[in-house]
Amino acid sequence: MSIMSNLHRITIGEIDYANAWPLFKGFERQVDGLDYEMIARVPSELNRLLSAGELDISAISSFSYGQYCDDYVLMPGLSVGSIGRVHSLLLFMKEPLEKCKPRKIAVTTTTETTINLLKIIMAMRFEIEPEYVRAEPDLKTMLKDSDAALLIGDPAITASWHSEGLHVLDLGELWNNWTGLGMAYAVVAARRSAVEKYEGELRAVYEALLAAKKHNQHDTRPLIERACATIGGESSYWETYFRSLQYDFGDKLQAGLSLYFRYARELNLLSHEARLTFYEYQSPQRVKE
Ligand SMILES: C=C(O[C@@H]1C=C(C(=O)O)C=C[C@H]1O)C(=O)O
Repeated sequence: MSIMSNLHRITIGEIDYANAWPLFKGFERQVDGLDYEMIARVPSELNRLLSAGELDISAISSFSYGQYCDDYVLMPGLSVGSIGRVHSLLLFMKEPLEKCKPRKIAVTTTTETTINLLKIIMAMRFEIEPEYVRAEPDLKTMLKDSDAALLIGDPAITASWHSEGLHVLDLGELWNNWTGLGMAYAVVAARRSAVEKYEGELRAVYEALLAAKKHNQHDTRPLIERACATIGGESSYWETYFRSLQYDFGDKLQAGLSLYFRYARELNLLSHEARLTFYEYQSPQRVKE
């Protein structure tokens, strides 16, 4: 019997920012004979599609995993995270925090993890509770009637190249200085129901993602060239960017994410406790035994 059901096209969600390229670029070269569709969107949209069952497996905001953890499993060894500076989760402030606490912060509509990370840091570390308003990711418009603006992904990077006169805080650095831990901002999660129904296909997707990541980590040059050509900036910038991001969901990232979920629960940002439950990978050989 074939391990592939061939009746269902597997739907995979890919984050439409450079930060996720090392997990997804070249995926197609790692799969053979799998019927799948790759859908690239901003994180908030992928969060919605996976929770609605319109995707089988996706990179999503780790906060969204916390919200739906009973329905999802985490794919081991896959993340977008950092231990310290992340470079693309940035709070742009008109005044430095030491001088003036922001009263109103405009937040990009694309985030779920980082807005809650910001709320946690503001409430628990700086003991302030500003008003948060959602806005399209455009720095100038966001700062028109807010004291600060939170951007993520490529728009945060390009805004950081033109941020003269603003005070910029890196959320990964703030979190690491405060907790000593790393953080996984995005995880790859599969719907439990999809793992049960399409066991062979999901295993093939997982193996291909691991292989694509390994290949991209080994040779970041094509990603750096692509970033320079499509987003702009210097190759040295992108080299540092891809080198400082953490794609392996290691212990420090898991510990950071667990603490983040605990704080999110304490502040009622999450309505329940969220645990990290991982997909149990079995190689095809072991399955046959
Ligand atoms: C590092 C990043 O991590 C991201 C932040 C996310 C969020 O805040 O919800 C979701 C996915 C990741 O793309 C980034 O966007 O720059």
